[in-house]
Amino acid sequence: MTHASLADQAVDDRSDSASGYTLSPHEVDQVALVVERLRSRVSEVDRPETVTAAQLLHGHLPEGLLRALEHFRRYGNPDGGLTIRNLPLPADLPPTPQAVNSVAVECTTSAALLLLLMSRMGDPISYAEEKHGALIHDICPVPGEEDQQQNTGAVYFKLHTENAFHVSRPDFLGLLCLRPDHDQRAASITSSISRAVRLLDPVDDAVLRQPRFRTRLAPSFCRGQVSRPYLDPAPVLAGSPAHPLLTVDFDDTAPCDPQAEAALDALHTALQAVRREAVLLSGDLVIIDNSTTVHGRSEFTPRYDGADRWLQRMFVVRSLRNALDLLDPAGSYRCRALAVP
Ligand SMILES: O=C(O)CCC(=O)C(=O)O
Ligand SMILES: [Fe+2]
Repeated sequence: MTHASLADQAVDDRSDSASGYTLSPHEVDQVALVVERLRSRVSEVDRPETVTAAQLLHGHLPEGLLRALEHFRRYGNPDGGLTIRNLPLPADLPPTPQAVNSVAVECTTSAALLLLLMSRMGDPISYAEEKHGALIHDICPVPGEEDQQQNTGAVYFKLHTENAFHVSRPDFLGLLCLRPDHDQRAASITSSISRAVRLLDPVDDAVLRQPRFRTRLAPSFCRGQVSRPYLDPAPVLAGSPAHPLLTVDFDDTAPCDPQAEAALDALHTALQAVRREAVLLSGDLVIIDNSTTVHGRSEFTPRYDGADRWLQRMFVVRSLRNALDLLDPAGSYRCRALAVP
């Protein structure tokens, strides 16, 4: 390739900042073939060999899809999310699970899709406290947990950075919809600091960049414990003015003083003003840029009849190198339980 065509390619890539990609019928067939190749090589999800097999095979995904994933991985986009539509799922899915810690054990079609597409975005990572350290989590309503600010709940789920309290929080999370809720009312909400930052005044922006906010551990990391510890104060905004980064949880981040409280309120107002909502349908995967974008979910009404809303979720980091000290056992993808203060 000449220098000129390399430059053209780069310009073309940069202009492709769309936040959605819908697979054509031909691409659906191509994806289904790669899924079958992966499933013929592996059986269980939670094995290092499975992660490696997915990493060796994702290059066979359709070129247009790879370009969309690659562009989003490198540059992000103003929405902070990329939605892939039309992913091929089997018609005969089992009933929606109802258990708190339900996870994908076998490498089903949906698990294979997440492994293939998400491992293109980075290195898979999991956390010992979250669903027993499994790589792929079932996100479904759990009887009795309706009012919880957790993925098992059904009330409005407040905007949050995933695992905001964790030093090796995911860089991207993928939410694949297997089944929408009965009323197709449960909207996935995303809001990116790239859009919200313009609505902040400079004083609030400066305060948000100072260590005046404490975040506590998520409930899923403290199941069975009486209280949830807060970490040391930290900023919620970082990065350059043109490319800001955000780490906040509007249920679990507390301001340390009145000025910090006002700035956090202003941030919340700005994020609500630019929020995007979409009801995911079966075969939709939304990939969220967890370093710029918070997410949440609108309320919905579960029926616990086996046909409730069902998503599967997977986390990746840009590079596992930064998490090597935390992994247990060394060489895998699972972070040890945090030493709770
Ligand atoms: O239910 C949803 O759409 C999102 C839940 C959530 O925040 C998560 O699974 O991380
Ligand atoms: Fe979340």
